[in-house]
Amino acid sequence: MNLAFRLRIESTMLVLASASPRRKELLTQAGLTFTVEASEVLEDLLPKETAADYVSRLAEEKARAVFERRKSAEDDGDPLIVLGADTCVLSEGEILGKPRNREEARRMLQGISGRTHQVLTGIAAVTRAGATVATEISQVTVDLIDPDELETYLDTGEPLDKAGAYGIQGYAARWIPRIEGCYFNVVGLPIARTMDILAKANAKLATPPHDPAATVVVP
Ligand SMILES: Cc1cn([C@H]2C[C@H](O)[C@@H](COP(=O)(O)OP(=O)(O)OP(=O)(O)O)O2)c(=O)[nH]c1=O
Repeated sequence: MNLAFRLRIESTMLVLASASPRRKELLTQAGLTFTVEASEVLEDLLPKETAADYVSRLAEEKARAVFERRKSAEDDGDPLIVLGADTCVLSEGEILGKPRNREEARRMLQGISGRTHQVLTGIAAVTRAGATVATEISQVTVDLIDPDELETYLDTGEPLDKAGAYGIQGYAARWIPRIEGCYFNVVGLPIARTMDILAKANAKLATPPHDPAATVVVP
């Protein structure tokens, strides 16, 4: 990230539209200063929606919800960028979000045990110039999970607030010998890709398109 970009981002008001402690921690560790404002969006899957479209749509909805609430603040001259993200697991063709209860968490973990699945995180940066979105995909290989260890893991409560009912950054790391792609993407925020999206969103602020509602998908 070049100095000019960093200075421009720091002169921009950055808001993280998330209640995820992991996302806040990752963005802080990346050296960005920002405020946090969670937003609730319906996480229902649309008919025939792919996992990639699902997470990028939800990321944009989260960011847009906070942007609409905050955009009056932009009148203070600080250009506002709101960052949203959404993570899901795609295992054997099934999209897994956060489990609703222990039973669903157990079923999810049994489903990923001994298999390789994908973790997808959609990221969206919304400004007055529109939305810049992207989806990052990582491949995660899981060893066979011993049933007793699975119950011990469920007892920790860790599975309940995580897509696919596991956190690679915690107890479940013992079952994950290999991932291909970005580790931070699995945790919930692909930092390098996020910096790229923020740079593109910030650049668009200088030359906004004609349609502020426009969404630009970054390949
Ligand atoms: C796969 C995986 C997911 N997760 C977490 C990241 C996300 O917080 C969560 C996926 O749920 P999300 O709905 O993406 O995010 P969230 O509800 O936690 O927060 P918000 O919507 O307010 O941004 O799963 C891990 O922490 N570790 C992992 O290994």
